[in-house]
Amino acid sequence: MTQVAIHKDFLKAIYNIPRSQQKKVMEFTEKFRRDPTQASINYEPIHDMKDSKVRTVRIGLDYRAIIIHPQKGDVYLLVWVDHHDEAMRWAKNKVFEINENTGAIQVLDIEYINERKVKDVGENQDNGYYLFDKYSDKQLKKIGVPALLFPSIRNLKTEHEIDEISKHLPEEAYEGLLSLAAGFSFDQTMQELEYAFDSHLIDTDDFEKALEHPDTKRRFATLSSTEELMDILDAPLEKWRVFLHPSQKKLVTGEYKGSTRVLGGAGTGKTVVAMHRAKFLAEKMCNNSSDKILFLTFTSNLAKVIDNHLDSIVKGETRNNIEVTTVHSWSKRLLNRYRIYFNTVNEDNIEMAWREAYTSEELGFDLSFYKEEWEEVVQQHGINNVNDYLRIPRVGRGTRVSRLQRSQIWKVLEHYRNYLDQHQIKEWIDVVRDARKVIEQTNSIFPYKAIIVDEAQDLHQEDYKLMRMIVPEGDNDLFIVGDAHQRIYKNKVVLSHCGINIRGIRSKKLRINYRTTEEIRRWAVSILNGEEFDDLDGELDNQNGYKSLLYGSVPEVRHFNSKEEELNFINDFINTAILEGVELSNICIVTRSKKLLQQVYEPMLKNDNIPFIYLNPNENAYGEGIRLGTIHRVKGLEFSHLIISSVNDGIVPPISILKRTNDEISKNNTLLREKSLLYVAATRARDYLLVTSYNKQSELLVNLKKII
Ligand SMILES: Nc1ncnc2c1ncn2[C@@H]1O[C@H](COP(=O)(O)OP(=O)(O)OP(=O)(O)O)[C@@H](O)[C@H]1O
Repeated sequence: MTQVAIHKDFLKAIYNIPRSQQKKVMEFTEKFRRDPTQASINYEPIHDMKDSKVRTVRIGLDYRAIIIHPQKGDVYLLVWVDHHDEAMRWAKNKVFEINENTGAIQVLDIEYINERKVKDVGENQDNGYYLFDKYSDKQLKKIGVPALLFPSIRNLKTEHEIDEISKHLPEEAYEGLLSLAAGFSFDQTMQELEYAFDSHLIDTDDFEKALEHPDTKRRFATLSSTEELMDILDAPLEKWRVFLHPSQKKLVTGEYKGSTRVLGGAGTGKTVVAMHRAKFLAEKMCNNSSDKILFLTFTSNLAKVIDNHLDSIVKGETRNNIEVTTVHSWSKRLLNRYRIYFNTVNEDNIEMAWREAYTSEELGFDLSFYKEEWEEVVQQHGINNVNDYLRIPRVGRGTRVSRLQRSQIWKVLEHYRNYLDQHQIKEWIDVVRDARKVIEQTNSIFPYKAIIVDEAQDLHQEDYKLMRMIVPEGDNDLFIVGDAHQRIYKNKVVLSHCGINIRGIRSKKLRINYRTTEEIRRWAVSILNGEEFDDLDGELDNQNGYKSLLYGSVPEVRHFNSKEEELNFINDFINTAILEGVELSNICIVTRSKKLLQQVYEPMLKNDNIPFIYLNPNENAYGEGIRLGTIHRVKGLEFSHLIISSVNDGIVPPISILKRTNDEISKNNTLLREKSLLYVAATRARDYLLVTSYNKQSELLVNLKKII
């Protein structure tokens, strides 16, 4: 059967040609996809090509598509399109080969390889230490380095030099080399690369088979339907929709006995994997329209974003099999279905409740003490009577209290609870708890075949206990992705305490950052230096081995003497970006509080006639305008240009929050959360990150300067 595939660079090439010409290229692509052997497609072999498999096809008068058609099998690969001369130049020195050690199709630039060979003669005089001296040719070949590239590789001395030649390396070879350079052993590196191929069985002429290889699939998409092609062509830059990394693909299509947890730093494609997994499970497990895969996340704006993205990767009936929501909305809906109606807490009603309750205070503790006691002891353990409160170990609390004091503290807490009950107000944690009670009482059975959880670090253990009830233990039951480094709410979970057993399964981690440049990633990670983070199951996680594949400018951290100077600088930054053609929706100003946006940055934009749009919790932001959002709001999103502004002392962390507590443990936890907030904010930037402050700089930035 004829096999047609397109290379991901072909999408880049389409995007680079003028819009007026794109239609013709797309029409050609569809014709080619339907039947590359049809008589109206005229393949012209060209002379002077390094690879005899290269053919070209005219598109209109000016454009040429580059196609690879190997002798054996019935395979056609569409790899590039450009103006006639440029297309020829591009193709002239490329070879398209099946790697004899891995079996993947690789694209090599012979011009570069020859250039290196000439240079190497001189460079090799130096007998200094080379990065890969201790690895044999055989080992390098096994990680996918083509033998032709050895002269380049053998001369590398630093990680930075690997980065410099990265665009000439097949992705798997690049990642393998980085892994070895980072100190991972050869075996660990092979494991990371997920290789399980027997080189004896590799036929370097069998392109049909090679198209099935996971590393081939990083760069070639096999096209089986017009819809599939149109989807790809519709959004050529959204490569994640088609070209998954083998480690991502393996997680998406894995068969797991029980629950799975996937960790990974910011931008490593956790949400992408979770969405593809939802699609995979819906296709596999849902037999009719009522069967569902439940996709849960923490905030409603993220649920909206995911809902939208899913529309672009899952079509037809299968899309209806995936329900995306938050644990809170799901629980509220369930209770409402049982005619249990209530208000949920908001800033106003909760303050009122606490003020009322605090009137019974007798011990001289401030209100923040009670609020924390409530959250971290009472709600954390689901305590609803004084006896349990007297007995519970107050782990994580820094202020010691006697038994007698406890019974007096309880009066305030009970008062608070009574106020909520009388006014039919529920905290979200109680909404979730009540949902569990209803399920227990009614023995409800749900249509959910599996649950996918994104932003898992921010969900409460009550949320997980609820999930355990919705989907009983079984194969592929829960697929949980998260990263404790990005925990910005107070919740902390140990999955095994919630009946979710992921132990014994090899840790699953995503390490390649697709979003930010390496420079931004490093800066962001340095914010968290010296802190410890958990793996959502009671053990420690780390950021070892993470890497961005993109490079760019170093984040700009600017401190100003006054607010006016800061505003002027930001204004210039935005106007320069606009002049460079950056879309307004790709620029975002982030602050610690919404008030700051409204009072400082909104007037600045109005003054300069720059349109802006606030990122809201309950809707996706559409339309022309710079985005304005708090750090909490930009979680899960990304922008090419990001400005984190007013990173001042007293604002990050907010003085009101620091003052709120006298408890040392609480203070440290608050500081940690603030660091994570800054980390989350910084990792939303794809290309440019500007961090500004005025008057006095936040201690988080001051400390950072010492670290880098
Ligand atoms: N295989 C891939 N190829 C190309 N781009 C990818 C791939 N996987 C993910 N991306 C892109 O990387 C970016 C980050 O992906 P995603 O949001 O899934 O990461 P994440 O780990 O959930 O991030 P965070 O935890 O920071 O919110 C997105 O722009 C996504 O489209």
